[in-house]
Amino acid sequence: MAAVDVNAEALGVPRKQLMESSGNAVARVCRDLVDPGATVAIVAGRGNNGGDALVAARFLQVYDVTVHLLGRPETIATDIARENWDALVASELDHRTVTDSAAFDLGDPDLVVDAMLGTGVTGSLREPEATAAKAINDADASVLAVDVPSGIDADTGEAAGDAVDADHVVTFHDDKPGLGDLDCDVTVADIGIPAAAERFTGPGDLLALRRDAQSHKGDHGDVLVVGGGPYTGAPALAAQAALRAGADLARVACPEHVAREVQGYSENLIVRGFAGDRLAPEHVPDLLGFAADRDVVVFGPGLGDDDDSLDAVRAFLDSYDGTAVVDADALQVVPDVDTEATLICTPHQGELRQMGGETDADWDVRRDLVSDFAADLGHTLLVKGAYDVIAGGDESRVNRTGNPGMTVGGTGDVLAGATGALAAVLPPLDAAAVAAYANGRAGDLAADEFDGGLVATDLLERLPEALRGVDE
Ligand SMILES: NC(=O)C1=CN([C@@H]2O[C@H](COP(=O)(O)OP(=O)(O)OC[C@H]3O[C@@H](n4cnc5c(N)ncnc54)[C@H](O)[C@@H]3O)[C@@H](O)[C@H]2O)[C@H](O)CC1
Ligand SMILES: [K+]
Repeated sequence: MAAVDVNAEALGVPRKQLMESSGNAVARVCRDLVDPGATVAIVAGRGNNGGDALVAARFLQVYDVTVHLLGRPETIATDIARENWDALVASELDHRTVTDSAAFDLGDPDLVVDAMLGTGVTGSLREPEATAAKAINDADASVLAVDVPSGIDADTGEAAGDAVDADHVVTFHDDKPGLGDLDCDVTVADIGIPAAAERFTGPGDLLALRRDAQSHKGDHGDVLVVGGGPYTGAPALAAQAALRAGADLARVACPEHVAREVQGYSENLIVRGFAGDRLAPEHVPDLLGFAADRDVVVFGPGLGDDDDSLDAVRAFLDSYDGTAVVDADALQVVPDVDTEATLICTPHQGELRQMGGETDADWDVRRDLVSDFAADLGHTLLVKGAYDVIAGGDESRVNRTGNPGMTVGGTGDVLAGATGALAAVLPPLDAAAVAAYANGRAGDLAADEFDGGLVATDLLERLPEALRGVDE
């Protein structure tokens, strides 16, 4: 929900506007429950759940409404809730503040609107919420809860202690999984969040990446890139992208002549050369051993399509059961390989067709086609294009970042490496979606400076900024 909120804001629908819709939705349900002239007590907490009800008060002026704010107005937690409180005070709607639980007086209302706590609840109710919840439950009134009954965890439907016992709940945007287990009517209200906030990747998707301050080296991924042969720059680009996307360690396994070059690109890379001028089946046992201690393997950058190399990829995937990103020429082995591995495949549309998948100029049609093909393969697909389509499991996303300057060589290697790093810390579909978003955003930042003259290494430098999240 937090990610969707941030994406909606980026689309130009700020949270205050959603709060206005939420408050309006609360008022609509009230009108179904009690007739004009009835007495309504609104019990508002200091977060946005309370803010929704402060808005509702403005839509409920046909009733005898009293708003009880739990706490001093200075302690209201968000700007948008405070602005709605200030509007209510300025408009001289009946309001009081509860600073001493013992003095809380709910009165004798026909309807109570419980807006103490919503999705922001942690632990059991503290004061004055605990006393207010008791008063609400003891009152001879119907109780309408805003979003979730206060004290209930929206994900589990369970409470850490006492909670409000609601008769009705009006919840926003989507049903909350725990509500079905409660004995009350649930109304799901559309609050005008654009479908695009969920369909398209956006800055909200980056919230998944917040790091734990207690983390250690290795917690954010040890990524192995297997590639190189006919092309020497590609594996170095992918490995550096993995580091820029947050991996703690990036290793490259490649033919000896490539190894010397890769080391020259960056002293941050750990390079392992193998005999010969390309990957071949005899390298596979050693490679499997090396891959076993890594979090993710990225297969393909610069590998070429020599039969020996493709046989080696096939043999590797036959025995590997970890997570792998498969890119470039290595993609063609995926449809006929029987593997226990979790694969994220990153074809462009030509490579998708070679794999046996279908595509379409309309991205929405393409989304269905790619979803079906991902289901057939049993893997996650990130199909690159002006709109990237990401599909796997029963989910799909579309990414709109990026620009025509990114058709330059090497940007796909950067994307594959970044996907590898993110797959070490996120589920496959999320890793692919965030990587596509950040890679395109890095390209957009580079295009601001270099227009059509941007090169793949420009993306590397801008990946950290492209992955930096916004405040919730
Ligand atoms: N897109 C949407 O769904 C929208 C939802 N909206 C509403 O916003 C709330 C969530 O708001 P948030 O500010 O994040 O949290 P809460 O209001 O639920 O609570 C935060 C507040 O409560 C304090 N607190 C936490 N736990 C306890 C406790 N056990 N006892 C006492 N106090 C507690 C905490 O310190 C904070 O001060 C969502 O449910 C919707 O109703 C918006 O309208 C925007 C759109
Ligand atoms: K509530």
